[in-house]
Amino acid sequence: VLLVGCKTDLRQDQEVLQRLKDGRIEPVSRQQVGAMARQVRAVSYMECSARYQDNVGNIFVTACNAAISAARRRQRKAGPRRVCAIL
Ligand SMILES: Nc1nc2c(ncn2[C@@H]2O[C@H](COP(=O)(O)OP(=O)(O)OP(=O)(O)O)[C@@H](O)[C@H]2O)c(=O)[nH]1
Repeated sequence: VLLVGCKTDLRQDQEVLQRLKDGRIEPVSRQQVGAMARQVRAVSYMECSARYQDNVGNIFVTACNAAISAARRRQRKAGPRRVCAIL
């Protein structure tokens, strides 16, 4: 699992921040994110803003690397593959 926080541009959006404040809500904190990441056993937590194309590419690269590493670990656990040898 790769935990991704979206719409990070809204952290700086005064209108949104005011609306949250009015509702006595705060943006998700690093601490909350850390707890959630541990709970879902995420390999990492990353944030992005699709609107501003901020960090989106990195997230795809990290997700692909994590998937490849997991597949390799599974393969190693399963042991060497039995294949036919053509003599
Ligand atoms: N501020 C901000 N708004 C975003 C961002 N990404 C998406 N939105 C807005 O969020 C709304 C939903 O965006 P979508 O791309 O339709 O989200 P989705 O969940 O993929 O929706 P579906 O395609 O219907 O599954 C739209 O109003 C977007 O403009 C972002 O990074 N920042």
